[in-house]
Amino acid sequence: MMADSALGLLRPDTLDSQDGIGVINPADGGLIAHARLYDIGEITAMIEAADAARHGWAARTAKDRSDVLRAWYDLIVDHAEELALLMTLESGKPLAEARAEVKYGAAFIEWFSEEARRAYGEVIPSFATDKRVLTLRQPVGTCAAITPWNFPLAMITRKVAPALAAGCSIIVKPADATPLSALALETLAHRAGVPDTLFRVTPARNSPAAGDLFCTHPLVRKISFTGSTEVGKVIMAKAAGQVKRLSLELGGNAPFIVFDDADLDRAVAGALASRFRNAGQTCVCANRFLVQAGIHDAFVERLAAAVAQLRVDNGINASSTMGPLIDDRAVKRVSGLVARAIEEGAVRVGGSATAPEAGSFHAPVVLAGVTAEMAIASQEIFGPVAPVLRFEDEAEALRIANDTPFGLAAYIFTTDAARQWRMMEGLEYGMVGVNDGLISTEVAPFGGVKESGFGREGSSHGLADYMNVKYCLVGGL
Ligand SMILES: NC(=O)c1ccc[n+]([C@@H]2O[C@H](COP(=O)([O-])OP(=O)(O)OC[C@H]3O[C@@H](n4cnc5c(N)ncnc54)[C@H](O)[C@@H]3O)[C@@H](O)[C@H]2O)c1
Ligand SMILES: O=CCCC(=O)O
Repeated sequence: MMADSALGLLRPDTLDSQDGIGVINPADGGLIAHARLYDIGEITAMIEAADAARHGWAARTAKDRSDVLRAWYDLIVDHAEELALLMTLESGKPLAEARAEVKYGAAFIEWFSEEARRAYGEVIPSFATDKRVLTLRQPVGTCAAITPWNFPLAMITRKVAPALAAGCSIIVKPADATPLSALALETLAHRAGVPDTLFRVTPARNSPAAGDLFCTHPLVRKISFTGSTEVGKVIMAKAAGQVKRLSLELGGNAPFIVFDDADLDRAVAGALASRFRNAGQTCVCANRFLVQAGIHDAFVERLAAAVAQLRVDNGINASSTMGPLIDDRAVKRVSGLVARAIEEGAVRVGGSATAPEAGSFHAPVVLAGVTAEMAIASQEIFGPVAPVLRFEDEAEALRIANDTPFGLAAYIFTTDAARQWRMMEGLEYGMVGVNDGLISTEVAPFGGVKESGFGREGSSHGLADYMNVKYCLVGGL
């Protein structure tokens, strides 16, 4: 019944039990609904209609676009419970986390409704008395976005809101596992006054083919991709054919560094929030814990005790603090990494919270005795496992932390202000959390360096990602 009221947010034509994809609840394997899938011809038509719609949208005043975005934000807030329920059902995350994601995702729409009115150009002091130098900021045009399943709502709003604020049109292909919250967002946007063809959500019959279409259709001027580094590289290579503008928000291998002088309570609370949020399936999750020798044993003991308190259960149950992984394949991959680490000498610490037998659950795990060479310390785990490595001094911590092709987020826990600055400056990452395990907010620029990608989402930089800077010279004055 509850699911029916949440599914009521979707347009009936986006649900299709004959030919659509079955959306499965990872907590119990149950079927939630069938989402209609679009083929390449239909997605091509959407791109062309979006491109036709964008000129009228861009010609409207910034205030007008801002008001429509604000109305979309208000509708999301009004329907927060249904959206959270859809997300819990299709992604498995506990309801409390799904509610937090609705707030977080909506905050990008509110933020960019305000930023829409501040897309200022510049008048630059001229190099000649009879000439003036200025810049205009203009929308990049029709955009395409490809999004993952781990944050099915927020990964969409932080692309669509700045695109619409800038005056662009945008087509979003959501992850195959989580089309429902994306489709609900689309309905609410249209109800708020976003023109129907300007923003479309298109679950695709063939995701790689849809990606190819975005990379090769001449009307698509920009692609914003959030997902794995592996697929990001494919898109980057294909988009090179038309030199398309790109934002790539890719995978990470975040170090979480605890120094001897850290506040231990803060470090353990930060570790729990950073590593076990969304069952460890977060791109900015702490992926490896580097802990200085003097605090190592106390940290491991306290972390293991806190992890044993996690309530692993179907996210729909109010007592659940950790839900399932997205599917059985993910469970197999994560348990394989844990088994291999133990074979290589890592030790499982503490009792573990138990996980339900049915559904795609994986119990949370703390591993000590991990070394930088082990696969568990060099790959993105994307699961509820905390591998702990011991280090002796700051130089060693920095060397291990930077010794990775990834560069998304890093965390340090230290009360020494000078060390905080040395580490903030020395870490080769797009984002650094100091004495805090949760860094995500719409007001800050979210994004990586190295193989974690480029482009920034949130903040004023997030709007700039959807605008071109045009330099104009006025002579003969
Ligand atoms: N940096 C960030 O902001 C950020 C945020 C969330 C997730 N992620 C990353 O996403 C990954 C987990 O998400 P995932 O498993 O959905 O990633 P994924 O790369 O498998 O899929 C992401 C999206 O790409 C689509 N896709 C898959 N193959 C494609 C292809 N060949 N061409 C075009 N599209 C294709 C998928 O259908 C999905 O919509 C992790 O690596 C995580 O770190 C990064
Ligand atoms: O998974 C990556 C995005 C999570 C976040 O925005 O905090």
